[in-house]
Amino acid sequence: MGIRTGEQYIEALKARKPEVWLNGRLVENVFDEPYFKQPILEIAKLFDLQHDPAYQDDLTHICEETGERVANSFLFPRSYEDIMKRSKAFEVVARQTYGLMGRTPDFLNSVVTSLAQNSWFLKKYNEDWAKNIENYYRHLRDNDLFLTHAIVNPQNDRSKNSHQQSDTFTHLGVVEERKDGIVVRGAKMLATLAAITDEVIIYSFPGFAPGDERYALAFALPIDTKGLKIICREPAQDGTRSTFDHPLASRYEEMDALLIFEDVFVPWDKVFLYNNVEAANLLYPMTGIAEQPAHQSGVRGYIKLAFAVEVACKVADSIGVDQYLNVSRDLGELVQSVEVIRALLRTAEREYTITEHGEARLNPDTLETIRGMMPEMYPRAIEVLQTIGAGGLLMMPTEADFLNEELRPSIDRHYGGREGVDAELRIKIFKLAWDLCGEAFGMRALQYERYYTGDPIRKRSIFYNKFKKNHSFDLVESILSKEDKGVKETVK
Ligand SMILES: Cc1cc2nc3c(=O)[nH]c(=O)nc-3n(C[C@H](O)[C@H](O)[C@H](O)COP(=O)(O)OP(=O)(O)OC[C@H]3O[C@@H](n4cnc5c(N)ncnc54)[C@H](O)[C@@H]3O)c2cc1C
Ligand SMILES: O=C(O)Cc1ccc(O)c(O)c1
Repeated sequence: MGIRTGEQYIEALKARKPEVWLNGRLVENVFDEPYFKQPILEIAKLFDLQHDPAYQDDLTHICEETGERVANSFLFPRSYEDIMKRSKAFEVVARQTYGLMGRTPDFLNSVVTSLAQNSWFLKKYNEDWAKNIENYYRHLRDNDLFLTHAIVNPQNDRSKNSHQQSDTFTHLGVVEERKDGIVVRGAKMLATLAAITDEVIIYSFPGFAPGDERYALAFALPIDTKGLKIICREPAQDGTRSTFDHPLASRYEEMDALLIFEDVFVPWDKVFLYNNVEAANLLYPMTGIAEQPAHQSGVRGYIKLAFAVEVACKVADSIGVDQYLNVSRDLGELVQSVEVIRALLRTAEREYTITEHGEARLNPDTLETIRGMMPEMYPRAIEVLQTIGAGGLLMMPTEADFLNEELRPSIDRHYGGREGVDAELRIKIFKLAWDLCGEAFGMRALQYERYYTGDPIRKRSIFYNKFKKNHSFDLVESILSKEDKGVKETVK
């Protein structure tokens, strides 16, 4: 089939009945649910974009294997040209949602593509796992499906491993092995957009210890599989808030959810890894499963940061405060942070290497630097936005006030900005800013930047330890090895 349209995506959603819990009730039909409607339409637009002549070449290519048109996120990167085709596609998608939707279909397309391209790794342990991921990749690519993923064990007791938790199935593990597959039980977090996807893939960050065998697994299933409970967090919008009042929250809310598997059957052909602590711990370092999706995340994060910085500049300009040194200094810092991320991205792409299996892989250290810097740069942009908008962020009228004829002359008189910025423009800019830096929507978007790729604290520490192990410290060694001349002799 190849690329789907938005309508085909929506028809598939309507045909399914996943067990989605929201605000204490079971959702009857996700498409008709006001909380999900607009986000579904935003995702549908992304599918439609693949058919738009203005974007088709940037987003898709003809698949060598099937002759059908498929998304560029399914392209096996084998050269710099492939890397840049993927990069362009990630950027087109990110711009549609201003980088605010992190888990658009291209993210998990990249995860499955990296696993399939590196199926040699799974093959070392089990030929079937390799065959299964290759077939799953084709299934995803050729039907243009939309996935969610849950790869972290819920916190429960972080001081203990999975097999030491109070209940054997607090964390997701295998409860029964059958001739035709496995039965899984337990919970996994944090599946962004789960309610409105087609399928779910489960795998894990490394960290398994001996005894954790039943938890060391990877598999995929349709999202409406019997026994899979999706419990959504409290929504940041209810589907009734206007785009005037909440230009971002009303459109780009990405619902997160805990997944609970209550004795869910997984057929063997959907199992990619099972009962193997070593393979589960090596999945990240040995396959491109960190780097390929991190390319998508890097491009998307760059657009999101650039957007937040533009909003900060507009807020400052609209009330004439960017003439003050403190404000222009802070804005200069933000603009430079966007430049840093852009430069890192271009460097990571340019400094690719070809693995012995033919994958063109971005410079992992540069990618990891983006992942290390964004949890500081993005919150800093939000902090500057809060500081520059100050009290003005909290005095904006609602759309209803704005449309009230009796009130309107007072609004027009008192809500304007510097010369040339009328009340409507000023209010719109400040509402945009508040969605990003004050609303629950914006705080979730900030928390996403901190945690979407794992715990930034431990990731930095791992980065340093790897640096220490592989770095020769030539500069310091060189000065230390110079001959000492004694305190009284002049250094030449
Ligand atoms: C908005 C959002 C969306 C997300 N979407 C997804 C998704 O779609 N799919 C998905 O799978 N995941 C998703 N994630 C989850 C993400 O992968 C995790 O939040 C991330 O891996 C961090 O894990 P944690 O939240 O369990 O924090 P924890 O690991 O529990 O950390 C909590 C705190 O304790 C400290 N800590 C914990 N353990 C240790 C330790 N061993 N040593 C030192 N310090 C420790 C940490 O530094 C941190 O300060 C999302 C997260 C967010 C915030
Ligand atoms: O590490 C990254 O930057 C990208 C990333 C995030 C979450 C994942 O599940 C994953 O496989 C890769």
